[in-house]
Amino acid sequence: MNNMKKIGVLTSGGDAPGMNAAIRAVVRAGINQGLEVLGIKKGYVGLLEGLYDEMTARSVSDILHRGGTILQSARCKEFKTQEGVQKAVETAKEIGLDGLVVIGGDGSFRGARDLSLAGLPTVGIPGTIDNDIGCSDYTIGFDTALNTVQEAIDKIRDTCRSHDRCSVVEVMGRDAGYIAAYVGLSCGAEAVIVPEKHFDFKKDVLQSIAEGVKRGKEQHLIIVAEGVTKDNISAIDMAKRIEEETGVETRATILGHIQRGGNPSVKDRVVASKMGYFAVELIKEGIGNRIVATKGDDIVDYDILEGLNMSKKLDAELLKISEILSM
Ligand SMILES: Nc1ncnc2c1ncn2[C@@H]1O[C@H](COP(=O)(O)OP(=O)(O)OP(=O)(O)O)[C@@H](O)[C@H]1O
Ligand SMILES: O=P(O)(O)OC[C@H]1O[C@](O)(CO)[C@@H](O)[C@@H]1O
Ligand SMILES: [Mg+2]
Repeated sequence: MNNMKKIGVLTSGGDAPGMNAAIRAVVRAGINQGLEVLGIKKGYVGLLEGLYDEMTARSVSDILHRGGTILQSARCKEFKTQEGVQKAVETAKEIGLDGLVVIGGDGSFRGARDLSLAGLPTVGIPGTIDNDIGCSDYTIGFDTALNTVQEAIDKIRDTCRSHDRCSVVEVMGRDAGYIAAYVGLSCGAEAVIVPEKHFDFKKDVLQSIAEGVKRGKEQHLIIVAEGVTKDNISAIDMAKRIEEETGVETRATILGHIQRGGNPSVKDRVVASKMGYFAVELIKEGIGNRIVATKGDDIVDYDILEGLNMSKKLDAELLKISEILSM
């Protein structure tokens, strides 16, 4: 018989808009099922150190629309060790947790799998602006980040146009080009450089700009995903090379953490609320070691290991259409 009485919820890894909506959903759906819910603070750090708040329906009032995470988040090295996981399971026992919901990215899910294997049933909810969870079409925070990036690039375009310049804009995505590919199309970029696709700087950027100039193009936008710049040429060096080799005055902008903040979009609030509710449906039955995910518009779930081994492809059409339309 399932004796689930008390569950915890935590946010881990980089924060993402919509995490608060997911926390609210877990807390209220849990209370609705007669469960006690603890809000574990600062991700796995809080689980190691026993930092938590007892949550009530009121402790998640007025957070649905706010960015960041009221529980705070962390990247916790100690938890990655076997001793760390053991210590976390012991703390969970001490504070009486029967199950846990972890809202975070792939790293956080590896931790969730370790906890499940060590005896604490744990369910993961994908929350990351990178949209880089292979088993889920969508991750909480992606849509809001896209809108933030788009708004910033629209502003960069205004000044670009006034000065007949080229802009190189670096967007987030540790190893993934989803943000770059989507805003590349929505902002009319001339070149979109992502880690998933080989690029030839000379042909795809320099030559494209030079040919554009010949066709009368006066402003240029190059979008590059962070995942490319860390192993290759930086956005700043790209800008220098473009200016030197094409003669077009060029500036680089690294958008940085502005992309992680802000009020979540409708999509992020709705997906987060559905996923939080769904996670409680699993954990209340004592079902752990699962990742909640989206498949099209449906909410589904996978075994964590199976989910982590799944992969999804960046839609190559996005890049192709961007290139054709940027003439
Ligand atoms: N292989 C692993 N095994 C156990 N725990 C892990 C592992 N990888 C990461 N973690 C734990 O999860 C935390 C968050 O992981 P990570 O920093 O990779 O972020 P994430 O969850 O992938 O989110 P994002 O990439 O969006 O920032 C780590 O600080 C660590 O405590
Ligand atoms: O805020 P931090 O720890 O520097 O992490 C930045 C990383 O986190 C992400 O924003 C994902 O959460 C990545 O896009 C980026 O590479
Ligand atoms: Mg990650």
